[in-house]
Amino acid sequence: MEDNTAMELQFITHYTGRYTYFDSARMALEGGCRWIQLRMKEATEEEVEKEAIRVQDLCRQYGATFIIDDHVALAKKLHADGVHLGKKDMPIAEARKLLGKDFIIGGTANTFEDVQMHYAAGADYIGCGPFRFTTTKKNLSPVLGLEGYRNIVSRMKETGINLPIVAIGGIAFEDIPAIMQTGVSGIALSGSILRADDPIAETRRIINS
Ligand SMILES: Cc1ncc(COP(=O)(O)OP(=O)(O)O)c(N)n1
Ligand SMILES: Cc1ncsc1CCOP(=O)(O)O
Ligand SMILES: [Mg+2]
Repeated sequence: MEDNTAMELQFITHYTGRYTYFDSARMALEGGCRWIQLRMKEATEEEVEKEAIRVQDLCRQYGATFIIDDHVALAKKLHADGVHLGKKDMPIAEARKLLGKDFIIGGTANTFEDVQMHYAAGADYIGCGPFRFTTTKKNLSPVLGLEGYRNIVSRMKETGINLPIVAIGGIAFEDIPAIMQTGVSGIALSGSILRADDPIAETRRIINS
């Protein structure tokens, strides 16, 4: 991955009664976010594919990176920029074999050992969390807080693991400076943007902070 600025804010879609997945991605893009992850947990494969085609086209118009959560075969079929995989998803090494080196593969970590494992398997970045409790994801891993990120970042330095770490989970605008101070590379947000009165303005506020 060459452009680390694109990584600083990732917007993750989430079902709300208020906006479609497409509209939520559009608002984040309009607010200046250049990294969208399409995450549709309760949807069928067909629904994900239909929405992915539209969101991918929109991301292309904005020059944004387009990542699909969980669905490796779909990412390959649509030539998405990449895929994000957690512990219950396809193993990263297997996804790398299927996708080759040109796709971005992100992996979820809650501990330094998770980071080590994803690094060895060939991940391009780590989604590390949760920072605090969130209702956006079920079966959350233990909350990391600032100390958790400091610890993981320092152990990565000690062991020479150089991978972008993206903090995720329950993060609000006010948390961002302190989280970035821990040495992580970026932030992934869903709820704080989707719950804002004006998601475009909220994205812009975050991008300009
Ligand atoms: C950037 C980022 N980090 C973590 C996750 C969580 O992925 P996963 O553990 O597979 O859980 P689901 O998102 O599939 O519920 C993510 N999606 N993005
Ligand atoms: C996908 C995911 N993985 C860990 S927390 C989370 C959801 C983050 O969403 P929010 O910003 O709404 O807490
Ligand atoms: Mg997953």
